Amino acid sequence: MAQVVATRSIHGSFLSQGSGSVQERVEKLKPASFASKVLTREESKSKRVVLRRNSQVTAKRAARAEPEVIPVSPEDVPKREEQYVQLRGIPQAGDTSVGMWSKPLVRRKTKIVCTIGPSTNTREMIWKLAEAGMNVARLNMSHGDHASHQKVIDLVKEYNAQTKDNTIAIMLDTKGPEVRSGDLPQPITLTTGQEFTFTIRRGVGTADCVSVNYDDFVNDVEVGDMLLVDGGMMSLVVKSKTEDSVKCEVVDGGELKSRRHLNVRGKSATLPSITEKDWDDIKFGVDNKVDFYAVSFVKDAQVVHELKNYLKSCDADIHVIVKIESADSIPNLHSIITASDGAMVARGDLGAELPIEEVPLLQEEIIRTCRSMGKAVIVATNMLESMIVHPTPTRAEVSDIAIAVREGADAVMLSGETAHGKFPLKAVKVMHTVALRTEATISGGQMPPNLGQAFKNHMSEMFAYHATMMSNTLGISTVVFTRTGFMAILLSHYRPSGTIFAFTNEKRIQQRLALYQGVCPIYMEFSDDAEDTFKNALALLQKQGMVKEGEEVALVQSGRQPIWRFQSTHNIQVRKV
Ligand SMILES: Nc1ncnc2c1ncn2[C@@H]1O[C@H](COP(=O)(O)OP(=O)(O)OP(=O)(O)O)[C@@H](O)[C@H]1O
Ligand SMILES: CC(=O)C(=O)O
Repeated sequence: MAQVVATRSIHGSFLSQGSGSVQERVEKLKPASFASKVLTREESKSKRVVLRRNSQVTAKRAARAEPEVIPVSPEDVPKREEQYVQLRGIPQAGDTSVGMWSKPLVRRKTKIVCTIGPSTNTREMIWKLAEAGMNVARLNMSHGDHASHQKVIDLVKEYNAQTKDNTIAIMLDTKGPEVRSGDLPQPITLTTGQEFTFTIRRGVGTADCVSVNYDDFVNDVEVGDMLLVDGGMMSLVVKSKTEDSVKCEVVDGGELKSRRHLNVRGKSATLPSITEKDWDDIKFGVDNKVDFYAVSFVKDAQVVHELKNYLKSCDADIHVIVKIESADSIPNLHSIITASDGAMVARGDLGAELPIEEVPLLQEEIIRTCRSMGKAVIVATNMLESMIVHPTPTRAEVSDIAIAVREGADAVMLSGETAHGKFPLKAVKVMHTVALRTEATISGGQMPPNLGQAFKNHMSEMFAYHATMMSNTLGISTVVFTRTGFMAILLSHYRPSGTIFAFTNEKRIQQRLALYQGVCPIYMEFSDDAEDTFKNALALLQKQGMVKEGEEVALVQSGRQPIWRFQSTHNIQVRKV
């Protein structure tokens, strides 16, 4: 039997997602001294009236809507944040007396993945990244060794163990069949029109010839092919081949450093997606119980099945995110994503193997495909590239983050910005602020049209759909109890406008849920009695200031593994705290 238990009549108002006119927002963000600096006395007088009027409007709006946003200007962030916190009574970051809710990650729905590298692989930086809003720590196995990655894993685990609210997931990104140039004693300058040779002979590194790490390179490329170095920073056209070398002419020159990425425009290397090194790294991930694999250069679903079978044989519960970055993956997009737990739009290599103008279109398509199939999706690479060296982002980068958020990505990723950049913490803060600001403008319930329809015979899908409808209509949050994460993930895919508070008694599931849009994962021991557990959960939310007394929440009991219910009985309740 399926039932919807509604214990109140519907009179709640819709949550207002807007945040005032552009003029109102401009006025709100202006420094207080603005008028006196630029206006005459008379102008200033009349302007004050306008400002007062505007501030009344703003105050009314603030009471209704919750656009919890601070302006993006990294220098200003601490001061603005302080003012904002005072105004709205929000607990300050780093204030341990208020537990989990001190971190910005609760209010932001889109999650942030940070690549850990030389700039951030210390205890202090991992703690600071977490406090700034990191949800997932990414380890790039193309760099470093097991000892250095082990140190990072241990630090993240130490952070997570510190309080039950600390939840940073770990993602191990495989190197995959990358083709890279060899070591050079020092960088060499390539000039347009110059001849340059790549050879499969080992250990060559001169001014006009360098080794490549892939023996079939000579067979894979053809005369006329375009070779891209570092995703297109330099390019060369193939002029001729010998048994062991490829002779090229430089089209776009630059500085060639050691171990640079090589791509052939329009072609993927004929290497297996999971190499010997990758299997070794995957085993390292199993031993360390990482939460996700990001699998590089996946070309077909077969490789995902192979990895999943291996994980099953090791009894390892690790989710598989496929990186869409090779030309060969595009015709198989649907089957690859079906086989996986999610996808990453790996725009670096994708934009090298395919014409760069295809990247935004593919990004949109991959996000749409993932969302219609209920899979997680991450947008990666170059999101705040300029912040590797500069303290503020370009406007284009800010727009890029906003687009990924609007398109409905579960997460956005930082690579070099946090791995080896000069401003890793500012980069996370900018990403956080831009995501939060953008989310405030998205109206709830923008779900892919076929989601829910495709599964309409599945009771859990139906309940996720209707719980979302109910919580959006009432403008309330959703509370779900999950042992496997299944129901929380389902709810996330419907993108309700309120937060999904996902209570789980499994630390591992709490960490996995860190990747999913809109989910606030909370660890809690479940009691045998459902009512006791519900009461404890709501009391905890209230104690932490996430819900107020008298506020309502939609409490969902559905999913694959029933807790405190019969298999045949599903519930949505609306409860007053
Ligand atoms: N574990 C690490 N150890 C050392 N350096 C790292 C590590 N992880 C990342 N980096 C550095 O940060 C840069 C950006 O990280 P990212 O994950 O984007 O690497 P990538 O995609 O392999 O890029 P590249 O092609 O430049 O190597 C890397 O090029 C590398 O210089
Ligand atoms: C993330 C990554 O591997 C890429 O963008 O190519």
